[in-house]
Amino acid sequence: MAKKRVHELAKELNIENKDLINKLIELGIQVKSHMSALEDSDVQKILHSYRPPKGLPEEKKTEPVTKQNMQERGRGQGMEGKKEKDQFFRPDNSKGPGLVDRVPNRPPDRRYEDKPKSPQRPPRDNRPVRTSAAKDGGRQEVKDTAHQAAGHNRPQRPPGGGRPQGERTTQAHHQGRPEQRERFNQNQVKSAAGQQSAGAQGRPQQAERAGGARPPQGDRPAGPGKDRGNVRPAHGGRGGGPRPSNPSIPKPPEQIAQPKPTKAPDKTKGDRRKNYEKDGKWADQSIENTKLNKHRLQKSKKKQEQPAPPVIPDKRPVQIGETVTVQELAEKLKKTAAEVIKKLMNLGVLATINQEIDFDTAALIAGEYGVEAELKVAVDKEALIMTEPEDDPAQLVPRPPVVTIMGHVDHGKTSLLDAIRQTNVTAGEAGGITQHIGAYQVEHNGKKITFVDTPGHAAFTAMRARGAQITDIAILVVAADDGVMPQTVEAINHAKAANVPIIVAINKMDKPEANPDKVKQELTQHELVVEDWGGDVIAVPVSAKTGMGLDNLLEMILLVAEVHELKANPNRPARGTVVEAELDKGRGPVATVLVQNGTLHVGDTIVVGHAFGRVRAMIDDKGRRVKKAGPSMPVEILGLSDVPEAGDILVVVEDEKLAREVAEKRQLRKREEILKATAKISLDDLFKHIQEGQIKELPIILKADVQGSIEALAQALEKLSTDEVKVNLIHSGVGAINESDIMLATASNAIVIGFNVRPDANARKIAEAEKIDIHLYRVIYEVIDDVKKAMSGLLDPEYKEVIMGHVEVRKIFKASKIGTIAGCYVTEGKIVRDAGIRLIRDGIVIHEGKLDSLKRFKDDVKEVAQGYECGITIENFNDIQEGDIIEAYTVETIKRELA
Ligand SMILES: Nc1nc2c(ncn2[C@@H]2O[C@H](COP(=O)(O)OP(=O)(O)OP(=O)(O)O)[C@@H](O)[C@H]2O)c(=O)[nH]1
Repeated sequence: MAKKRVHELAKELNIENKDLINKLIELGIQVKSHMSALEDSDVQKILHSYRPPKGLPEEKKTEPVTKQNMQERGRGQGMEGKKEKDQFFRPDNSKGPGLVDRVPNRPPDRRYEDKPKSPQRPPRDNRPVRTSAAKDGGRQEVKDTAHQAAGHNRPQRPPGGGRPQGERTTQAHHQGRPEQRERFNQNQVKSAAGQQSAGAQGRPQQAERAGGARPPQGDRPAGPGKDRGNVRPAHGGRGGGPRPSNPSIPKPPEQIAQPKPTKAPDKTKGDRRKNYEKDGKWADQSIENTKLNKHRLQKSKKKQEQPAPPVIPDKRPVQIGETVTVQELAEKLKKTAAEVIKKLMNLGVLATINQEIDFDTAALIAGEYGVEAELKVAVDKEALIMTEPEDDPAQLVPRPPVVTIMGHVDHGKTSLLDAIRQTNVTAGEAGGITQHIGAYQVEHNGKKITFVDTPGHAAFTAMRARGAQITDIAILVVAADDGVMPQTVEAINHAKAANVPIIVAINKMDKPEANPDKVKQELTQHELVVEDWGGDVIAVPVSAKTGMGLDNLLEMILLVAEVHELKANPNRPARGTVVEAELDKGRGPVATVLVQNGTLHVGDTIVVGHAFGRVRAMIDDKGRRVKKAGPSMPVEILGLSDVPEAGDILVVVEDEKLAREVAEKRQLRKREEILKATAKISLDDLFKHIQEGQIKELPIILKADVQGSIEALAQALEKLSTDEVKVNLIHSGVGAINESDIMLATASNAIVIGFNVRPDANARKIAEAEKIDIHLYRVIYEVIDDVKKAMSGLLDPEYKEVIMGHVEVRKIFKASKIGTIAGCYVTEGKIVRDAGIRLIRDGIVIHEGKLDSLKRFKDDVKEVAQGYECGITIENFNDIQEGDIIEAYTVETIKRELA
């Protein structure tokens, strides 16, 4: 007889190959695969391990009992509907493994069927085991049991010993769950009843098979017993030992869920439950949930029972900064502010809740409460973001050199920059509109060079003074026809101080009077010895006019750059310097930034001086939108909160909150510095300040009725700048002078000029309190004249305007003979018949003139005081509207003070 192979035996035993192999290994029989042939003795061994040796009394009993059991089960599921039953008891179903898993809804009752029944257990009668858990099926079960006892036949399982897989699987899955155990017990009873007629059931081997002969199921482990991984291990395990009514079996879920005994049983719920139980999963979930609830309930009960733990004072030291407010300290010490204030009073310190106390005092108070105070050194976030991380040399790549052109006036700096820009636009860029953004890039022999567009050493040094050095190479332009001049020398000194290599461009070589040798000779006097003369300074003869020598100049720039090994790491957050910045009417603050290291991306969060924001858009020097800018690339950036200053350093930060924090801190510091440095200025004492050298700049805030006036005035005012004082228009806008204008004037010590506009009531009050000088005009030349005179010390006002009061127009009456009569109410001060008046609408002066009439009821009056109504007509003016404000003023003559 041919030897049996593993897979054949497995088939015979109706188990999986894998399971059989595992079993074989367990029994010490070595097999390689399911194709391995088995010795007869091994086959016997394995058969014995699965089935008891023939002849044992149980053997005979077992099979019929199982069958009987099946019938029992079938009956037990009477409530589940015929369809499901049929599915499970169809002959085909019994043949191969895996079917059960293809059955969508497993009847839960089957889960318990294979529970081994203790052979010792005395058969118990059909006791009424229905618990509340069995509300649904239980009744049926009892009925069915009786039914069966009465001799009803169920469809028989086909011969062959194959048992419906479902029961095995479900048993393996669900054994050990409370409900199931309960049901199991019921089944025990039922089986016991059945046993009387059909013999014993529940051999341990059945359980073994149930566990071992599990059908394959997706990716679940198929090994014996493993498939129970997701359920609580059944007691008795695979051995399936006898399990009589276990005292530790948890109560059925309904009993568990009894904490709400008062609630009447919910029929709907019961029904739903029935539905759930058609699906094993659902029923299980509900059980799990109930268990969870019970667990929670027990936990909370325990909690309630436990006495409250004694409060142990928190002796951990509290962290306190150099100063702390009383409120904060109280919070840290977990005390009320009043308690802390009391303690402070005991120490002789009178403090309010928001008052700051120093660390030492705070530590004393903390000590009073037995808490140690630790000084928390504030992290300097600004220093943190400004610290430049060191680059890994492996990450460094060559970057384009950044070049600044310097030289004496009219030696051709601008012409040279323009000539280079125009002649070195790469083919792809030709036709692109080049725009002056403060710096631009050209390409020469496939290599890029960045030129800073602001020629002259002043800008270079101003930037350097701010700690920003962007220039790698300085081009010193010396006109060949003029030679070294004073500013040439200055430029040399500036470049040397900055330790920047110099390339001399001897310009205007096209001119007949050009004398490069004279230039070279003069340079030697300033320690610049050109190569021709044995030195190391490169000198290139060029002509911005003809373009001669420009290529050579660019070549030399690249050569010097190469020698200096200019490198950067493009793979890190960007760091750059502002070359230029302005407030664009449509685009908001715009800054040209030269990226010096890393790569700047659209969307990056940045801090630039006292401004911060996210890069909304980037535009290159050709006017194209770009998404990123690498080292040495100049780009215009949009999206800043404010206009930064040239020389401000740009850093990319991770966190917008940090960016805002640092920028705001810088703003505050700047304001404080301004306030500290200068006393308030006004046009009246401007000259005095100028003479004393106290101010070098006249900040002006300009408000006007229309944009056109602002532009005209701004231009005119800026032209007034002298060498001593620069007129700086720090803010301008259309509309009334408001509180924020005054606040800005306070912060930056500016004078406020209103052209055809007036300050609103709030602004006036604050200006008075802050002693801010507001100058109101209706004629442009008067503005210019006053500022000019003030700057030159000629302004010595003899007259001063005094506001008498304000009147609000509340009603308009039209009289054909008189014109428009305004029914008014005096809101502030008084109105006097002879006063000068201004008609103000939305903060803008509509008319300035005199009153025609002032009446109280029908009587002409000289003046009307605050809180009274009056009728007003204005001389030669009828366009009065409700809501207009009439301002009454008088001009007082003031005595000149003798200097
Ligand atoms: N013939 C000739 N004239 C030149 C050349 N380069 C500049 N110029 C002229 O020199 C004058 C001054 O040139 P700019 O380019 O304005 O000189 P700059 O150094 O920028 O002058 P500032 O901006 O005032 O400092 C202009 O009239 C130019 O046309 C050149 O190579 N040849």
